[in-house]
Amino acid sequence: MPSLKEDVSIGNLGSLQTLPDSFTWKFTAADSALPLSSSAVEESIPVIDLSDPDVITLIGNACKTWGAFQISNHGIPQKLLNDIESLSKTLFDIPSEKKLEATSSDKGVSGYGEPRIASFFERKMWSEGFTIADGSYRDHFLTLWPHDYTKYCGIIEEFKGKMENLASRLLSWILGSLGVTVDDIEWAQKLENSGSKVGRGAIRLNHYPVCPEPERAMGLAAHTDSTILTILHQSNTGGLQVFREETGWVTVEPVPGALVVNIGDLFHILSNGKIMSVVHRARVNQIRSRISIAYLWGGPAGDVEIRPIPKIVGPAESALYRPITWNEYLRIKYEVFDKAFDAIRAVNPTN
Ligand SMILES: C=C1C[C@]23C[C@@]1(O)CC[C@H]2[C@@]12CCC[C@@](C)(C(=O)O1)[C@H]2[C@@H]3C(=O)O
Ligand SMILES: O=C(O)CCC(=O)C(=O)O
Ligand SMILES: [Fe+2]
Repeated sequence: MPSLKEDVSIGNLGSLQTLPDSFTWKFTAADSALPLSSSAVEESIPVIDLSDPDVITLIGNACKTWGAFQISNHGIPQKLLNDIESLSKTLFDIPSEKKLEATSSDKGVSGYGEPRIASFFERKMWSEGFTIADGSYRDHFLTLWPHDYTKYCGIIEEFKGKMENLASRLLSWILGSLGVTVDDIEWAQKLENSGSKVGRGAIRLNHYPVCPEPERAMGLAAHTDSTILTILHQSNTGGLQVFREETGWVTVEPVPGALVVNIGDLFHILSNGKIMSVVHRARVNQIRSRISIAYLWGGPAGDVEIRPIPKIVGPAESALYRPITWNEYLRIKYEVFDKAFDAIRAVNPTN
């Protein structure tokens, strides 16, 4: 009998009653970790109130221990989070054939489709998404919503502006915890002086439909983000897990109104390895579909090079990585994936 698996489209996973072969993952005991919403919540990333006078210390500890934390009192209006979540729901509710008309022409550029990391895994992930990496998302929105196009583009632009601002504030605090300031990074000063208008960020709308066999499926496979940092809004359904050597996989339970912050690869480079980028993934469930919205902040636009901050490297250490632009880093990451740090290690380390 011919296998049905090739006919499965990511656009209508939620309607499937069985898990197709191509979507089944093998989990080892260590891999499957702590089940969702059980003991996994006993130890998890901290929730940090950004108005806390000790914010720098709290953020610094969270970065060193987990590479991730949740934030409250972040200043992003709840209405904007609700609006972008309902925009995402509306988008993923569109019939599959129509969504496919908005497919990204090239991996990593704006449009509908699988996550960019998909090509590094043999098995398919139980999710669909829409990436907003440049202005071409507007053409796709026009295809999807000829009438509500302006309204939806407005939500995206407002979200982008506010998130970029928050990302900049977080950068200052994390740098503060490492004993440096934005004045120690030339491009970061420019970002601050310009009210953060020269930065570069992508948005990924993720949808994880209900799954007939969640224990054998993977929503989004383990990865680190290539970014400086990522700010994530998750709907009230959990699924995000972060990995910590000492603990294994740990679930990040949604806290109403809070956002999740993940340290990305470029921060690892900036900190000369003092802070790790956090390995994370998304699991799925049988009862409720889940939406998450990631703001992936790549720092400076253009050909600005990211390098280990000299003041962090100090006289006694060597810079572990060579200078690199975000575009170049993305190119390397999507050639060698989890070997990207090895590929950019400084040949003759200097300080
Ligand atoms: C700017 C980017 C970061 C990203 C790759 C991309 O070119 C656009 C999509 C981003 C995203 C979102 C989901 C998870 C992720 C690992 C992926 O597959 O696509 C990230 C990428 C990344 O951080 O490398
Ligand atoms: O859906 C999630 O919780 C994780 C999403 C994510 O890791 C990403 O978009 O980079
Ligand atoms: Fe991620």
